[in-house]
Amino acid sequence: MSKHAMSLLPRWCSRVFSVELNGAPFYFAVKEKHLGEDVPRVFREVQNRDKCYSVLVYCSRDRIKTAKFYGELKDKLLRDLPPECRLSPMSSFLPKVRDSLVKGYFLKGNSDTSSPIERLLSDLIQHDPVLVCSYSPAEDGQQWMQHMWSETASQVMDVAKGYYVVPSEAPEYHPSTLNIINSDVFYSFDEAYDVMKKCGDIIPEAKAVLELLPSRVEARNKPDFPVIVIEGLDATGKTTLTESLKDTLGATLLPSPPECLSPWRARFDQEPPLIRRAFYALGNYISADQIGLKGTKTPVIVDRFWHSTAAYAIATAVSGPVCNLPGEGSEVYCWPSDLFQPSLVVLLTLDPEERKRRLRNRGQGKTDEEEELDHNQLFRLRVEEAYRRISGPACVTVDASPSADRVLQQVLLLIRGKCHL
Ligand SMILES: Nc1ncnc2c1ncn2[C@@H]1O[C@H](COP(=O)(O)OP(=O)(O)OP(=O)(O)O)[C@@H](O)[C@H]1O
Ligand SMILES: Nc1ccn([C@@H]2O[C@H](COP(=O)(O)O)[C@@H](O)[C@H]2O)c(=O)n1
Repeated sequence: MSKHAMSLLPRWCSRVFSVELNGAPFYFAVKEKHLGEDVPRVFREVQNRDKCYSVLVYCSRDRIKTAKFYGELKDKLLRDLPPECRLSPMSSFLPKVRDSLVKGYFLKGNSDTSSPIERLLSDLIQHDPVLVCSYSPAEDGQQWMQHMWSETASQVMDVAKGYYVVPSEAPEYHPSTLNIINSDVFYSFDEAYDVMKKCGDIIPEAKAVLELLPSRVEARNKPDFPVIVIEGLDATGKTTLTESLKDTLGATLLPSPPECLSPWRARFDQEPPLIRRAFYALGNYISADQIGLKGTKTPVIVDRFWHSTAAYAIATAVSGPVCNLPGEGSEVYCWPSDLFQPSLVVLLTLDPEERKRRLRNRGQGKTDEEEELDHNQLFRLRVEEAYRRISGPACVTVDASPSADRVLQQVLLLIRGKCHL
């Protein structure tokens, strides 16, 4: 039996498995004995000739390697599996146990495609840190069973007699929330720095990023002038407003991520969330350093800051409706204790149709995430809700649908009220 499987098996029957079909998760568990439970929904619709498999990526101590491998595995499966084979995201976790999530894929093929699928999976299990299971009807022809594969076998080999699959309750929050802290969102400079440092061997650009980081984490000066952050989805009017605020207040305008990171941004945007989010998190500490410098001379306006880093990361890690997000007040929405806190954070909100109209009029190319915001209503709602739930400081929402000048006046009122400018 695989050494990875060995270490998971003692708690295998406490684990919940989640398969995401068309964006909706279906949960099941495994049991040694069957007590008349229903067949889980994922297997209820499986036809007689269909064959199902799961590949879970075992989390090694090297988080960077695991994160990179998970992304590469999807590319490999999509490239090498027969086109008829359906691939869905899958995960397994221990309910309410932080960092217990392991991610992978659920494969559905049929008897014609089973040989190439099984060849590929046999090869994977021998060379990569994966745990492979296949699923087949039990002897009674009604229940379904899960069989864990052996690492050494060139053919499918069951572990003991297999496990029955049974329905499991949906967890309170999306299982990805178990692993958000310090994997998708970093709550200290050191945690993000650690990821970037470990990337140095495999991503040469990581070394260049490390060289740009401030030597001291705390902003070098405490700004004498107010620092105002403007947040919002793309095309809500942040650039337009921040430029006007700069002129009206005689302020310094700082973009985020900071300009010095621009040469590396596209490179890190291709990386898996662990690395990509560490890059943006570190950008905020560079911005904080610049805020400390400029804020002794003028007010400072910042175009995006920590709210953007955390809200997009949380909304991407979790799928489905807003109720899947970690609950309001959860520690995932807390501000990092070592990051500078601005005087005011304004969140611009806009009706989705008007936002699309502005995007069309602007006519620039869109990033993958902007495409996602456009097409995926639920993703947009999750980002907006995550923005609202972040605290320390919380953001003040401003409706960005009036004219640019009216939005400016509204925000100036807020600034004068809060920052005595
Ligand atoms: N209040 C407004 N009324 C109408 N149009 C606006 C308003 N504010 C901005 N716009 C227009 O909407 C488009 C998007 O605005 P802008 O570039 O300022 O948004 P943004 O939030 O900075 O976008 P991104 O995050 O993608 O850079 C631009 O064409 C801009 O001229
Ligand atoms: N402080 C920041 C700023 C930005 N991001 C990420 O960048 C994307 C949006 O930026 P645009 O330049 O396209 O407006 C989005 O993925 C944010 O997550 C960030 O993480 N932190």
